[in-house]
Amino acid sequence: MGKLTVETTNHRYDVQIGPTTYALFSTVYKDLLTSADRIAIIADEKVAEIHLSSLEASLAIVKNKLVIKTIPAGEACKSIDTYADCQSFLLQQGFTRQSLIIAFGGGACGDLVGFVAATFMRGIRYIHCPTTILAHDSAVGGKTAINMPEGKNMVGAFHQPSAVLFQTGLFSSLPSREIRSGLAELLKHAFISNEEWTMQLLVNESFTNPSEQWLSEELLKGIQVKASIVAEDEFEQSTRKFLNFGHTFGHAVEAACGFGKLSHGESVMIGMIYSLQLSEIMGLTEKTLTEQLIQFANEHEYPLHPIHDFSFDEFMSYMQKDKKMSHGKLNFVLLEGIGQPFVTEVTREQCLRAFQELTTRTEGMS
Ligand SMILES: NC(=O)c1ccc[n+]([C@@H]2O[C@H](COP(=O)([O-])OP(=O)(O)OC[C@H]3O[C@@H](n4cnc5c(N)ncnc54)[C@H](O)[C@@H]3O)[C@@H](O)[C@H]2O)c1
Ligand SMILES: O=C(O)C(=O)C[C@@H](O)[C@H](O)[C@H](O)COP(=O)(O)O
Ligand SMILES: [Zn+2]
Repeated sequence: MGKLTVETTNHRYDVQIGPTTYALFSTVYKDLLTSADRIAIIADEKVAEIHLSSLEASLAIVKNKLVIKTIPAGEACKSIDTYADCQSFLLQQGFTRQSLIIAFGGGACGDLVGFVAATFMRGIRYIHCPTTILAHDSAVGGKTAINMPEGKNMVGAFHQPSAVLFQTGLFSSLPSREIRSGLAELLKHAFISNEEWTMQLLVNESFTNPSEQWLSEELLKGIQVKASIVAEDEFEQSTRKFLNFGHTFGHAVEAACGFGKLSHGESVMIGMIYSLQLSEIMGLTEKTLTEQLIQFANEHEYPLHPIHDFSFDEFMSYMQKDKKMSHGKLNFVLLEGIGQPFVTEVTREQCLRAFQELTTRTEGMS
């Protein structure tokens, strides 16, 4: 069992990861649960179908004040409709400022539930019980959001959870596509922090078929990177922007394809390749590094066709709505080398050149 503490100016909570973490509800987290007047599990409907009974069983001590609400599976839940539906549910169930919510699902469910908790009666406590690999990123750090037709995560808030509990056995039902998607964010944490670790991941066979043990160890490393950045810059005024490596183009790809069509991690993989291409154009990183990530993505069946499915102008129209835009200028997280991220303005011409080079280099890749 692994544990890591996240500490910001006003918040401190633990991220627990292991095969039996839900047992901690009746010990370590007993006071948190019993101090709440009502508790809601808001669960991704697909996850609820497979795993709700194990979570409910571990909450037996608060059975009399527990209610369950299921929401659409995956990215579809990050909508204003599901947000409003959850708020109405909590109000109708008599929830108060002393109530507690448990988010049960992947990053999409976590982002939606976090935003519900951040805004219900101006903010109540919530716990993440994440069920995907990718959630080692999403469940830590307190970014919450829903999507708008205009773009990804456009409405949200910073609201830290009270606890994060990964029960690793739940990963066993994840489709391989979701495992791959989650590992893209792990690779992002490596790229922005540590060259040796990045190179290990790029050659590691575990990437294709990871064991529960390997995942726990690697996710803890990713969480460590995320937790230390969040501790330093909770509200993304400086270094937290590095966590957006691969996300400017990635979010544009995700939005252009239609939310939920391409997964977040798959989009971030394309976005990281694009950022390396930009770094290469600026003479910061070697051509071989971009090439290595393209080959890696292709071999591990990350889809690259979206690069060819839309025009540069279509991607550009989404990137121009990115939250990192500053005074009309596009900002990207690029690398001066692995482990050396920085934020910089990038011109339309540089973006276009990177796009053109990338379309050539990924020609024929699916
Ligand atoms: N807040 C943040 O800091 C942050 C960080 C990274 C990503 N995100 C957000 O996270 C979201 C992506 O999260 P995700 O990759 O976890 O995807 P997801 O939540 O959309 O889940 C992916 C799919 O897997 C299913 N699923 C989840 N757990 C399962 C399990 N154990 N077994 C079987 N099926 C399961 C879901 O029903 C869904 O169909 C995006 O919306 C992204 O923007 C947020
Ligand atoms: O925690 C952060 O900060 C991140 O940027 C993590 C990202 O992986 C995540 O996808 C995040 O939701 C993107 O944030 P956004 O502010 O660009 O919407
Ligand atoms: Zn992300």
